[in-house]
Amino acid sequence: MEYKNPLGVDIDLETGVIPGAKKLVRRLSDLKGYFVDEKAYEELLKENPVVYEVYAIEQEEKDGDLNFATTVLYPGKVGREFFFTKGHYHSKADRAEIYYGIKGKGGMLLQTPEGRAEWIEMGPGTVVYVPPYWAHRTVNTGDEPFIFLAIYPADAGHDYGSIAEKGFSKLVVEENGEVMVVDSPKWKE
Ligand SMILES: O=C(CO)[C@@H](O)[C@H](O)[C@H](O)COP(=O)(O)O
Ligand SMILES: [Fe+2]
Repeated sequence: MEYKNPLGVDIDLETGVIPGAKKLVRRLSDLKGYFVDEKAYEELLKENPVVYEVYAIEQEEKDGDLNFATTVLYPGKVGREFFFTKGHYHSKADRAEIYYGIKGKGGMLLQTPEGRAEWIEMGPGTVVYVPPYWAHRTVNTGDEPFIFLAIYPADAGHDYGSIAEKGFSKLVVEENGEVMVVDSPKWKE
């Protein structure tokens, strides 16, 4: 039997960086078609800000193993919509996931394939259980980076297709200085 080596790493709790992790950067241009206000999107695209970064330690896609990753989701808005991650189902749709809030303020939008949505607020110390079959997207509703850890099966994979096409049934927006979860005009069954 070949055994893998155990590993311990210290997440920088201020920046979210995991030493030795693979870094992925998502800019606004990677999120074309995701925000409802297309005019506001085109305007902000001139700056093309970084929306989020992911630091991942991933294993081979094998049943039984685990990956983990931090996400640093920057504050900002496109029109009234707060910055968010793309959001996805897992390619193996029955794979669950755990998120743990590290820094900043935000939340998770979850959705079943039928469009039943849930919003869970997150801050430092919040644990969110993402059950099998639920799409999930995080949203930064604060004014500093929202940083969290995700732990997920190594064979879960990411299925971005249906969210890229239809989005979530709810949007997280600012209305009169308040965070509101409202129906998405783009959602169709
Ligand atoms: O849920 C997971 C892994 O299953 C997170 O590590 C996200 O991958 C990350 O927060 C970026 O979000 P997406 O761009 O992948 O939706
Ligand atoms: Fe996930």
